[in-house]
Amino acid sequence: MNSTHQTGVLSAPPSHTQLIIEKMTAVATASQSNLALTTLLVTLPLVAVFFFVKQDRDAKRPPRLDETIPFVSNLWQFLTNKRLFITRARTALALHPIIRCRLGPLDLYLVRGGPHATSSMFRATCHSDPWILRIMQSAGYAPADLEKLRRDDTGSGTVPRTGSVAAAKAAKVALAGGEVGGNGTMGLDERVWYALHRLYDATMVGTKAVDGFAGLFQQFFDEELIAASSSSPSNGGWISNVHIYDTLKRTMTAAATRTTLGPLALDVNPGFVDAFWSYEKHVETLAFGVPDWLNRPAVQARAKFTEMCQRWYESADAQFDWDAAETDPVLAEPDSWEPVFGSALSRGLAKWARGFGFGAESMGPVFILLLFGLHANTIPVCTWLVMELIKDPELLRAVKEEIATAELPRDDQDGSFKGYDHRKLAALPLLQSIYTEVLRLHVGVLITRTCAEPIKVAGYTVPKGSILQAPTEVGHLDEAVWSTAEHPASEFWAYRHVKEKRVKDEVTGQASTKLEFSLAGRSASFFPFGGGIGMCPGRNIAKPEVFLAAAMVVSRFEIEEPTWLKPDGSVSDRAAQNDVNYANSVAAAPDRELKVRWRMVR
Ligand code: HEM
Repeated sequence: MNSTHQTGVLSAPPSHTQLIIEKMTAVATASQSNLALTTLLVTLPLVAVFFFVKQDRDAKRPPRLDETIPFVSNLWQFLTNKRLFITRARTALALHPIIRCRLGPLDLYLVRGGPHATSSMFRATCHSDPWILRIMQSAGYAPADLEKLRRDDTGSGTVPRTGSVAAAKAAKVALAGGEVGGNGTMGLDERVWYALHRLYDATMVGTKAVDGFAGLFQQFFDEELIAASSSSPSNGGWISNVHIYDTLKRTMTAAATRTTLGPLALDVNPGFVDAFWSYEKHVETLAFGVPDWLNRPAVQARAKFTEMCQRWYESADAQFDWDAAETDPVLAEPDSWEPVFGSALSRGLAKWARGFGFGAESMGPVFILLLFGLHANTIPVCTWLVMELIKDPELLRAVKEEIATAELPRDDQDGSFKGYDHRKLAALPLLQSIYTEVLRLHVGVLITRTCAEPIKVAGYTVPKGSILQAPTEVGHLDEAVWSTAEHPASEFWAYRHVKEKRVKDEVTGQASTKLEFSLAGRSASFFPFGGGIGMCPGRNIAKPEVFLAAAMVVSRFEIEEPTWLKPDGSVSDRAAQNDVNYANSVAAAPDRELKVRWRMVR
């Protein structure tokens, strides 16, 4: 099947039915022998069309994305040429804020970003539990444990979702004149989604947790960088053939893993970093439910990495004092860290799984998913940021100047480098603007929600149980929102999200200009981390990780001779673009490697 045949965008139902009527009329008139049959053949579809169109108009349903072969074409294109599918969806959504789309057995609503998505999809009644469950299943959670998650329909919020089992129980109790607590009658010990969400909130989103993560990551990343750049002094400290993406994959994966799981995971598993990236390539096909026998390399990569996480979990479990853990204040001390399980997040996740009675075979899958969330987006995003800086010496100079203002005081004795204040780094306007540009251009994902109640989107009523998807690309590449006279939305423009502000020195009274970061009026079209209660819980640790790693690379190294390489290692005459294999897989990997020579200067 040629997927490029699908040039049509929106199908107007009457033209489809007209086509059917024309075909049937032609067949009937050809025989001419039976007027009654002809009448029947013509009128029956007309009656059907009348009801179909009427029903459509009554329900005020959005138009449908065209499909050459119903149930097949869209799905085929999605699987074989996702780039083209998303482009068609974007074109259609430029015309209409919401469209219906059949993707194989799924009947979806695609929603344009901007206020339409944020005001409807990101409300508490829309959730992503079925999609998270699917990912958990594809990671290898045991069926009995998946069932525990499936049974709990109360959601992640403090108050159980309307219409859920707990809400129904609470209504029954209230009817019988009983007392109903704030959480309904379903005990907190049964609310597995809520417990996970609380853990994420405390150990990833909160300020204390972010500070703890940033401090340790910086320390471990520094050690990794030093190890990666040790060189013989005879060549003046220069190291040739440094591959930026590959180096960041190795150093950041090791540092963020040590920060989160502690050192044991890497100590007991030689080849851990390579095994992670082999698995990462396949997560999407695994989640899509491609049968194992058709997806052997993916299944093998998952098995290898799961085995490593399982091995680490078993040794951590054997060394850890679980009795003491009974009083372990994971939520109250989200920045606590110890060398066996590592962070409060990792300990808390182990406690969550044990507390809900998860089997031993689910422990590897629990942690492979945590590591996927931790590394799969942050590292490509940091790579794009560093690549943009190396590509443009003028921009690099401006960013280095900015970064210098966030450097911690040097060592009193020997003047050695002590790192960065991650909060100051995170507030730098130009660096924030570049980060936003990188997320806007390189993060593509279909944010998916199931609505537990009927909701209104752009004037249409979307029935209960419907699936809604908002492709980030539609909002992120919207010319009307992002373009300037010189810089279309499709282009990287480092200064797109800063404006110059005139300021006056309070002491001298001297006027000058300074940059200020702003997304004002455009934030609804920018949602690389999703939104609402299902929003990425790692967003607050992703930022210091990316900023610290990028700052340390560009300010501590002198970097020369950038050369782009194709995947086969030969020289490329163009810079990296998004790897099409990662279309819609959150952060895209670069399809070209950047080779440089560098030496550590401080
Ligand atoms: C630049 C980096 C990152 C990007 C662009 C990103 C993006 C996303 C997106 C788009 C979602 C789905 C949100 C939704 O449906 O509304 C998500 C979910 C998630 N992310 Fe991130 N993420 C990043 C970093 C991280 C980090 C560092 C972690 C840390 C472990 C993490 C952990 C998670 C988890 C656990 C979920 C699922 C949440 C749930 O159960 O509902 N992410 N992320």
